[in-house]
Amino acid sequence: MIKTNLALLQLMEKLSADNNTKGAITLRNLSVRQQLIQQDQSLQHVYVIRSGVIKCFMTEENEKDYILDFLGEGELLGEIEAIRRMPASCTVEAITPLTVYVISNTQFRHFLETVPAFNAAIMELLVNRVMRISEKASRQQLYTLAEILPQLLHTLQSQHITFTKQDLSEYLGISVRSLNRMLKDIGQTAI
Ligand SMILES: Nc1ncnc2c1ncn2[C@@H]1O[C@@H]2COP(=O)(O)O[C@H]2[C@H]1O
Repeated sequence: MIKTNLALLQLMEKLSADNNTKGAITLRNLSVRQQLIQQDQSLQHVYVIRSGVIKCFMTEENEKDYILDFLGEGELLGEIEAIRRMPASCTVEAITPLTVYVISNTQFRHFLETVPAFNAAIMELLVNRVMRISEKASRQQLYTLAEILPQLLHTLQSQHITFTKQDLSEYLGISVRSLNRMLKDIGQTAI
């Protein structure tokens, strides 16, 4: 359930240790529930998660939040502005203590143009992200929530991270009340 990208993580470790590139990369720490990016904000930096987990969510006009994904080590954040020059598509919030590598948009574009391994890692990450979004959409169309929920709970148990019922219901696009009812139906009241 939590997506990671160890290839990009290793590359960032290498770039931040290399004398030629380390000056262009800084680190930032965030605490639980602190927001790294706010939806519609204009961003000057791109981030790669060094450690910790975030949730990214969209707030719709009816003020409901929909969680797009949970992302961990090596995942890229904030690239939309750097690549498409558009404001942030969603909000990114830490759900565990978080450390991110910080790169300016200009430097991010420079790495894309001059470091082939960086370019390849970003391309692969973005392709994987499209596939993951498609898989989630297809799962939600083809299976009932009653079928999806036990699988999700099983995955959660192996993550060693506490997800709130609010997070889980926003990931599934249902109310906490509906989630509680479904948990009761499958004989599970806590997560
Ligand atoms: N569906 C998604 N899956 C994973 N990450 C996403 C998704 N949508 C947005 N993001 C990330 O959240 C970030 C919010 O700021 P940006 O739109 O600049 O860039 C976005 C991506 O890095």
